[in-house]
Amino acid sequence: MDDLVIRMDGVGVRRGGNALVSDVNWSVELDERWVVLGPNGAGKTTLLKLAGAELHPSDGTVDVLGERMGRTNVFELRPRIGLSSAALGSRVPGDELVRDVVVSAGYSVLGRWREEYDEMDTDRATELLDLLGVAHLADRSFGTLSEGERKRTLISRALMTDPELLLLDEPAAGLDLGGREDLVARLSALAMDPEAPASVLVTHHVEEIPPGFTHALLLREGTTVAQGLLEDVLTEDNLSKTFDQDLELQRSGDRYFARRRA
Ligand SMILES: Nc1ncnc2c1ncn2[C@@H]1O[C@H](COP(=O)(O)OP(=O)(O)OP(=O)(O)O)[C@@H](O)[C@H]1O
Repeated sequence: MDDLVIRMDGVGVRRGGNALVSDVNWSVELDERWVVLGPNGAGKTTLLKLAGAELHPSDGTVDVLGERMGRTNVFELRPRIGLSSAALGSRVPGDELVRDVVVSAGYSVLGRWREEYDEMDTDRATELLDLLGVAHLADRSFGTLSEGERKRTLISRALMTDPELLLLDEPAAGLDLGGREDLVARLSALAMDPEAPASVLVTHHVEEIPPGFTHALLLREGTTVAQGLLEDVLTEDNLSKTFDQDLELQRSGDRYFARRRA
């Protein structure tokens, strides 16, 4: 059981009589890279919040990095998890320097840009910004960045603490075609690095699945349509059920493309 990074058994989240997710049974192992795919409102972010120890289930059990939600101190657990999301981005003060957005992750703070940081941490932050292709922006303030540059900065931040679990919520949303392709390539390199943490990437689009991702969970209206190895799960039938449309799925090399059947 030691290799399980996430384990959810019979998990449900209810709010005001509505089920945001229900009866989710899901495990993520150390060397796996998962894509969570589904339409708007399917419950993807809810699932990611459960995995990120930001939300407790209403039903069932959630174990993250061997710790049972509800029985563990989430403040000790969260630094072991790297999270990048639009919600986190919106909490970064506009005048915080890009390098500090990254380096401050090691101190579990946001927006304390005058803090003195260790030189080793600053070097590490620069290295991660370089990995994501935005090292040249290290001295810019976060508020002046484009959407794509912000996304890359937040992913660098998510990696700063050498997390055991990396959670990426729609990392390519809002990027132009070139930006998306570049990010997919960088996330693919990360996915193929055996040293990289177990990862979960949430997206609406099969085009955004980075090569090297191994598994998929398809979610519709809070329930799992299919889950398992990417090539088994990503079929026209499953995708059509997930998005409630008759979809055509194409695979070109290690990338996927989908559109509505004419
Ligand atoms: N606090 C809440 N109270 C009631 N309903 C909620 C609450 N939070 C989320 N929801 C609803 O739960 C459903 C799932 O939300 P969630 O954000 O997990 O979906 P998602 O798959 O990430 O969607 P998107 O792709 O649009 O970001 C949505 O219908 C949303 O409106």
